[in-house]
Amino acid sequence: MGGRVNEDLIKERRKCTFDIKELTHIIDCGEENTIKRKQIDNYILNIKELWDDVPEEYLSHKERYENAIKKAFIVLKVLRQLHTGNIQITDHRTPTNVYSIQDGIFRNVNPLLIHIGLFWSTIAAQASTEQQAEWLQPDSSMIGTYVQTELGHGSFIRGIETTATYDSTTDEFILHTPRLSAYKWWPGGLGNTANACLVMAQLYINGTCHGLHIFLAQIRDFDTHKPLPGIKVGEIGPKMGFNTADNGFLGFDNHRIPRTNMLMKNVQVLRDGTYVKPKHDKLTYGSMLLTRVTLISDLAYQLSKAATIAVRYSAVRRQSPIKSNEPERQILDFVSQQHKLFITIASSHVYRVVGLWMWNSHKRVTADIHEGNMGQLPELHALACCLKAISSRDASALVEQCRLACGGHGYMMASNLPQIYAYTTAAVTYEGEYTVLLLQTARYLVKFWRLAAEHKPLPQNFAYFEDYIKKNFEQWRNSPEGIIEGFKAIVAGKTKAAYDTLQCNLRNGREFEEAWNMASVQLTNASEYSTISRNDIEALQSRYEELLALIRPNAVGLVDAFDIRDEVLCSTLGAYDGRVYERMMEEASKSPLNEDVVNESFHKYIRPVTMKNKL
Ligand SMILES: CCCCCCCCCC/C=C\CCCC(=O)SCCNC(=O)CCNC(=O)[C@H](O)C(C)(C)COP(=O)(O)OP(=O)(O)OC[C@H]1O[C@@H](n2cnc3c(N)ncnc32)[C@H](O)[C@@H]1OP(=O)(O)O
Ligand SMILES: Cc1cc2nc3c(=O)[nH]c(=O)nc-3n(C[C@H](O)[C@H](O)[C@H](O)COP(=O)(O)OP(=O)(O)OC[C@H]3O[C@@H](n4cnc5c(N)ncnc54)[C@H](O)[C@@H]3O)c2cc1C
Repeated sequence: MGGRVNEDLIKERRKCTFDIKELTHIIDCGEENTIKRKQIDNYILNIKELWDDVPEEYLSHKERYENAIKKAFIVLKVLRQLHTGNIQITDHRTPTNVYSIQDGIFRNVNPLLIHIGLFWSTIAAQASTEQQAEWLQPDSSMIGTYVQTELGHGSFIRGIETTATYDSTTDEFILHTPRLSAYKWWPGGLGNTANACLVMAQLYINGTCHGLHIFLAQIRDFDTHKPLPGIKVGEIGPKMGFNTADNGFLGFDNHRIPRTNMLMKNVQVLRDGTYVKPKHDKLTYGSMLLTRVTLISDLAYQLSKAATIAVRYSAVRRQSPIKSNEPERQILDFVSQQHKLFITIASSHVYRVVGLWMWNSHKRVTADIHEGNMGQLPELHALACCLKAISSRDASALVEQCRLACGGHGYMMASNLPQIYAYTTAAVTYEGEYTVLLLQTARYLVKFWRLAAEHKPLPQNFAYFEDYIKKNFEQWRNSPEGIIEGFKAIVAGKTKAAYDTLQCNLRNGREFEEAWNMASVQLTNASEYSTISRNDIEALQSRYEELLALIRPNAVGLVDAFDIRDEVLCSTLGAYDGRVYERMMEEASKSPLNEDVVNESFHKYIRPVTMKNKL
């Protein structure tokens, strides 16, 4: 759409007091990354076949999938070309890599998301060198997915019922779905797209269960794409979002795979059935750990999209004067509106920085694990659980806040805010449900509180538990250091309260698991523990309002610095030029209900009633 940039946005950009490009480079972790990102953006966004004539909301469930799969294979080809050209596209130093460009192309989810994001990365991390040499071929026929969750079990994966039984006579595993609740249910791309998958199943050798292991299974013929004998596979139906992801179900009827299809980097089953244990029980859960880490950056990016849309719209939208004799004001001038939006910008930066830090920590801990040192794994797991849970919950709440901040127009699909919300809120559940993950972190904290309570030595990271017990916390100070101290006090107080409840339940004769369940609200909820006083809260509130006023002239600059192209934002409300009403009218004209001046239903259903009444 051509035309002038909205006058209010022009003024906002003139008001900005910092160098927008400099912030973009910081977000991208360096100017060279910005340049590389823009090259990839240009390359992909110039592929004409990736653009829709009809907005995807008007397509049927089947058409949506077919449209998405067409694009997915164009993108896959490009990814392979870029890889061949040695362009590193999976570098998570920045969330704004090729994956985020896909948000614009699909306006939904790439059906190959799990193939690219989880299938290959799990093979790379958990298959032996020989297996990797065989499976990780650039021209592989395999289109895979990650198949873990079942109809009956998602959170409690030890309860998974699919079995893999070793048959030493044929040197094979037999994959089997013993009952309805054991059907695999949810994996992305499983419904129609994948011809292979990584399956999480209980390993049985000579009648002994060795717990969960991962197996590579072909499920469809590479040539005809028909399900192999003994495989029942299909799609699970429409969802709140993720509708182009063809999430699927899968059942095995004594399906045989070679022994060498178990992922054997960390654990092995030998030809004679000997089981060689892994160095750490939970290395099999490694893909979940990695995805939780990458999700933090992805959620930061979703927040930056929502903030860009809502801030630009709020600069363009004028409604009601503040003083009665004044013209109507930009809604961005209302302090309550600033409160809704600026917190979203800030949260995006927070999770971007934390996501990057976690990504680097993951790299470091993985390198240690390769050397046989598992020492840092529990802390990384506890942090990943907590941060994935909190970032997804915050992101979905803030995206929804941005949608509401756009009033009625935010309710339009063409604003793209409903789609961003549907995408973001799914992350609260998948890859470890919110409460379940918080309880994993609580388990870690309680362990160290027990040491503190028993006056045993604590690692440096937990020294503040001891400070709390000795009442060494300083009075609240309104400064970054003071805020960190305040958070330490909250964590220590909260952990102590939960621990005390746990102990009390145990003293009353409860078994540990039951006592844990009874304390679980305290284990997950924030508590009132703080060194902060009522006066401090008032001081903080007025400081906060001062800061909102300080940010106000830079609000549009701050979201421009996210540097998200219109083709990725896909929003009538958030485009760079701010021509909101023109875009809304243009989008409305695409509605199939506007194709005929009089819809045929009038003659069929309306006229017979209305005209009959007239007679
Ligand atoms: C290249 C990248 C591209 C980017 C791609 C991004 C893609 C993002 C979009 C993807 C979209 C959708 C993907 C969705 C995929 C899925 O959802 S896959 C399915 C995910 N499922 C889950 O997450 C299940 C959650 N449940 C669990 O993880 C476990 O059941 C749970 C950890 C809750 C419990 O496990 P148990 O075996 O029962 O363990 P416990 O007895 O509770 O004790 C656990 C001890 O083990 C430690 N632990 C647990 N997990 C880990 C781990 N992952 N790593 C290390 N350690 C672990 C735990 O701390 C306990 O230790 P302790 O005994 O206290 O010392
Ligand atoms: C969009 C989407 C994509 C997905 N993609 C995949 C995929 O590619 N591959 C795959 O294998 N799976 C996938 N999943 C499945 C996903 O990983 C699971 O849905 C998720 O792990 C949650 O498990 P659940 O559905 O069993 O929830 P449940 O565990 O049944 O949760 C229901 C409620 O019970 C509570 N609860 C459960 N256990 C406890 C406990 N111990 N203590 C306290 N409360 C508890 C939860 O907090 C929640 O409130 C996907 C899911 C979605 C929504």
